[in-house]
Amino acid sequence: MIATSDITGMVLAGGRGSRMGGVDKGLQPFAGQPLARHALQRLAPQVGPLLVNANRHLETYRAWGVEVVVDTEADYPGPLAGFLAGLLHCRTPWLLAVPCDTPRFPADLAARLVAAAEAAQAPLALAHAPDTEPAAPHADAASAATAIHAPPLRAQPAFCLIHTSLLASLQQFVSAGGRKIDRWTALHPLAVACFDQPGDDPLAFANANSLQELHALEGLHAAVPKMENR
Ligand SMILES: Nc1nc2c(ncn2[C@@H]2O[C@H](COP(=O)(O)OP(=O)(O)OP(=O)(O)O)[C@@H](O)[C@H]2O)c(=O)[nH]1
Ligand SMILES: [Mg+2]
Repeated sequence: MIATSDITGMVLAGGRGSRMGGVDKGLQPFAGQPLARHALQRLAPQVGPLLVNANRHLETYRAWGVEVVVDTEADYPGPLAGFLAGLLHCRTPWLLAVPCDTPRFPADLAARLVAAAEAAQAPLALAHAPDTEPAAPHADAASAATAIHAPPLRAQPAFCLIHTSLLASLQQFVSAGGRKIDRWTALHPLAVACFDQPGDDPLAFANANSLQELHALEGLHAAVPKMENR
């Protein structure tokens, strides 16, 4: 039985943010606060200790009172480097990574990934969800949100529950030049939790890669603020 206190929650904010013009995405404002802080607050009730994975503006992140972990590999090798930084600093049996750019991720994300990992007796669990992109700014944001059709489920690999026993495997994979999350997760038993149940927020996995997407998502969020999952 995996307890909340067995899980360290980590917000991934270590990317290049190139589609956002190279800004530090975790510090971009969303609904009145920085994206990464928004994600931390969403994660906090679901886990025990918290971490932020960042590679820039470390003092700004530390000022939030959270431990900040930095990639060991230079030149932005991708989110797996963030997983590795988290596992190196994780003092609980499990690490739950979430990206900073998906501010409406489910309030029961950890519970459902844990249930999947326990059921499959797996050291890894990934979220699968409809791949919703925030629509372009819309005059009637509420109807834009509800007009989203059910797209096919897709792995959301940056949302990953990882047992810390996989540290050596990840270290080896990354130092051999591995960069793709799915290539690494394929090396281990992998559980999947699907977030397409009735009542699930269709915008839960909408992520903002450009400033236009961020503003569109912010508009939808203001119009449809309820983020219930069941
Ligand atoms: N630690 C770490 N995290 C990364 C790296 N690249 C991406 N991420 C994180 O992975 C998650 C998904 O990243 P993307 O949206 O694909 O990439 P991004 O760097 O934020 O933005 P782009 O440069 O526009 O692709 C985000 O939370 C990023 O912060 C990296 O090199 N190191
Ligand atoms: Mg993204």
